[in-house]
Amino acid sequence: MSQTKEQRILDFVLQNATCGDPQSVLDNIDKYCRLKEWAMNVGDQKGLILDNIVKETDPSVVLELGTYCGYSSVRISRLLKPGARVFTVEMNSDYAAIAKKIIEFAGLKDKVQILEGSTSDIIPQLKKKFEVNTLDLVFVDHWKDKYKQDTQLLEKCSLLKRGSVVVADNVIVPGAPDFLEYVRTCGRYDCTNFPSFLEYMNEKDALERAIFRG
Ligand SMILES: O=C(NCCO)c1cc(-c2ccc(F)cc2)cc(O)c1O
Ligand SMILES: [Mg+2]
Repeated sequence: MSQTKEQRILDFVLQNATCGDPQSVLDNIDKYCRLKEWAMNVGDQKGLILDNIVKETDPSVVLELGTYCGYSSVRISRLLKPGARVFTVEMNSDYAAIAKKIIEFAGLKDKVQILEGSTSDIIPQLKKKFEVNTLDLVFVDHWKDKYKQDTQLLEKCSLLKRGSVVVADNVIVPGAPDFLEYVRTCGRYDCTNFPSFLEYMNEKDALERAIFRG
């Protein structure tokens, strides 16, 4: 059966990265996707901005919406203190299977829990089924037309507390205009835009950080 791009990314990591070394996993995914096949990882440039936000936040409980191949799960979880956890939600089971292997190869399986399914179904289950109280950091990187509704769902489910940090990828390309308008005007977030570039390209993109006011 012909391979998918995501399987080729996994194979490149397994053959070239160092088992148990998250940075080498990130570096090899970036190398492959810059030189061979573009893929929708947050990438190294926006990734450095995300690193700084994670380091400043020092989160104990992280939710990621949109796992893809696990690049940002590895990126985030490699910076977490012992006992801190990442819950990452992926709708596409093929992507989830690749991500599981990449996260395990990086040595981070004990920090990351992949939840397969729709964010609309999973977010309301986080408190009771996954014993989450509130979220310290949310990385939003799934379908761009779900950013706003899922942010509002997080509020409705009382998963955000004062100081919870919501970071959204791709607010320029592909863009999430309704999300941006919402977090910047609803009065419940302190927003900061971090200009950067679309992964592996020269096109402008940005991250948006929206800190919940409570
Ligand atoms: O759809 C995306 N993510 C959710 C996947 O379930 C996504 C898309 C793109 C992108 C695609 C096509 C293009 F032409 C430009 C950008 C980039 C990203 O970083 C992304 O996260
Ligand atoms: Mg993205």
